[in-house]
Amino acid sequence: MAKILLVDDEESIRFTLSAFLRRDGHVVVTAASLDEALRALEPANGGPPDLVITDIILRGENGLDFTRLVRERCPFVPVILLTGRPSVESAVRAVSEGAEQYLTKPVDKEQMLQAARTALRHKALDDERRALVAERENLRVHLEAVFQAVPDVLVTVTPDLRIQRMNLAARELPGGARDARQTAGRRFDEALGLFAPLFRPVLDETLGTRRASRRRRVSAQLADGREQVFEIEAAPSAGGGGEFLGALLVARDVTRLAGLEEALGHRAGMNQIIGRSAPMSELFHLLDELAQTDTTVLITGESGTGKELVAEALHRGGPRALGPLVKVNCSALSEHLLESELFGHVRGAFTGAVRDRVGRFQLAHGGTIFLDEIGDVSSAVQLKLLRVLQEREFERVGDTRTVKVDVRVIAATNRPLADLVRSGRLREDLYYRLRVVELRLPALRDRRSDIPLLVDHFVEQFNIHFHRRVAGVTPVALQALMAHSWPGNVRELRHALEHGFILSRGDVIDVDALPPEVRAAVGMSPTPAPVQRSIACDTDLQRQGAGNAWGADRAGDRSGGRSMDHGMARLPRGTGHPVARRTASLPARQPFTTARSIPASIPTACPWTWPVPGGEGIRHPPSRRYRAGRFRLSRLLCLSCLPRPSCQSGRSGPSGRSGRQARRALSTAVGSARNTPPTAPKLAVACG
Ligand SMILES: Nc1ncnc2c1ncn2[C@@H]1O[C@H](COP(=O)(O)OP(=O)(O)OP(=O)(O)O)[C@@H](O)[C@H]1O
Repeated sequence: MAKILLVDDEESIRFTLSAFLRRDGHVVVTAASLDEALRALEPANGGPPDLVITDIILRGENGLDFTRLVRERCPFVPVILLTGRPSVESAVRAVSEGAEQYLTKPVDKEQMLQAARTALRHKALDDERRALVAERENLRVHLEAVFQAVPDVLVTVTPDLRIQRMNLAARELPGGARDARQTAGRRFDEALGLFAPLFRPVLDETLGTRRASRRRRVSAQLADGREQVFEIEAAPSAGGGGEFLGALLVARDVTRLAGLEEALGHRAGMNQIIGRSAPMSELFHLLDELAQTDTTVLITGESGTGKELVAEALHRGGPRALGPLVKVNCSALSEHLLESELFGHVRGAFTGAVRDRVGRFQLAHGGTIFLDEIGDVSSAVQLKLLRVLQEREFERVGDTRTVKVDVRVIAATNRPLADLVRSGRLREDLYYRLRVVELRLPALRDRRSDIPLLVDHFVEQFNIHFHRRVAGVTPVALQALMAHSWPGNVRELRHALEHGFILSRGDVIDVDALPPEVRAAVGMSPTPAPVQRSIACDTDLQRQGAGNAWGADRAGDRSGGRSMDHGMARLPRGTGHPVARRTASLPARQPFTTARSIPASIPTACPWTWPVPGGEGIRHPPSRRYRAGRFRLSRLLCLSCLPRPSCQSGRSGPSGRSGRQARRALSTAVGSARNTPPTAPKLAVACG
């Protein structure tokens, strides 16, 4: 339904035509003169109609003049002109005034309706087009505002690197073009000034590949000496039909973030390396310098001195920190596997190469590769390594195409590489390429003053790991730790403290919880006498259970210790069993068995200690913690001290029915873990 203004000085025509139009569903407003017609256009009278139909000759007035007025006041309203006296002049004027149609009277119904419908359809299409244009313009204005307001540098360029648009942030870059009117059409290099060469690589990548570029971090030194760091990337820009129009560059200022990251990364890397002794201070100083460079570094030192830790610090403390750090243990793989691991291979390169594989060097692109045990590589791999170190390029196994990489190489060894060179097992040229800078890590025995610091560090780590609150080690334990020669260096010290955590239940680790070889350093026997309470318990047990398997075992135990192995399981050493791994540093004949779960009915705390052939006095942990399921494994539990009616020490576990139930339940758990009868085991390691 449309609103139509019909202007004619003849009433009969107004009546007839408005009847046709109303019957066609329209609202018709009529006017007999130009004055009336102009009033009808006013907003107070409902505003402009959708269509005006007017006679040309209106008693001294002219419908053509009215047409002009309509076009001026409401330019989107179509006008149909009617005339009883058609002439070429009036028709020409009708067209020039912008009339939609020119009809000669008499006008029949169909002719009138057809003309009105056509004019209204054109108007509807025109309205729609204008709405779309307005919407697009709104969007453009909105986007322009966003484009200008974004704090990131935004620049769009044509495929031949001419500026299309630059936002405010881009125009504010030092040395760049500031005036928006001067930037369009200018060459990118001129418009971006100092920053052009910095930003170009991502644009070149996108313009070359027509794909989004990789995100990169670049930095520029400003005239005032400050460094400005950007994260840059580019994406292709396309027209409405998908045609390639050029690229959009986005450069985000991350100077502050980079500063924070650097400080954090540096701290994270360095903070993990503990030491205050002179050789360590010197090392930290060198690390500071080397982290900022791309120099190949060879880290040497005995096993366990922290070579891997130092490699991590070099990576984290430098500009490659955001890139990958890829570690390869070169001694862990055979020659062929190592070659394919390092450089990758293509499908069919050798039997079993069923698909292409990317090597570690490629994975480390943009970051660092750490080649541990570098002294153990074959001559074929040495040759390839030499080329990567010299040219930063290689071919995958079975491929002829050259792969280029941007990788920092850090290598480590605990073998004397110079000897390997002399004996011909290591290429001399490779040796010198690897040893651009050598970092020699001191053995722990050469920096004993760091031991207390390291002890505190590991105690802190294990407190978190084991959910404990151990305050430290006793003076005697520290004395032993300081006196030991540490052939396994810091790794061995770490293991010794883990051993101490496992074997002690109190708030401090005493010397008797340390491994035998450490205890021996202070003249303590590696297999000390059982502690007093254990003997009491032992006697008690013997008295109680002469006739059962427990009593029999204990009797044998007192006579020499070895017989205590009877009825006890051994840890599956060297296997992948978690208990074996975690207690690997315990004496070889330490009797343990494993229980997958500890029944809820075992006593909440057991004060007993128990002698074992290794000489450890093993104290029970509060079993509440088992129930909470927080212990992962390696809690030692003495089955002998499970609930029983009484004990000579006067500290007995729960007795009666609940005690018997608890004992049976735990024995069953242990027994089923060992696949032996439930009465057999004496000690259990609980794996939660
Ligand atoms: N200075 C140190 N501060 C703290 N922890 C250290 C330090 N040095 C070594 N460690 C710890 O000792 C253990 C062994 O370190 P790492 O693996 O880095 O030694 P490595 O010299 O690479 O040994 P290997 O030659 O056997 O590969 C790790 O748990 C490491 O965290």
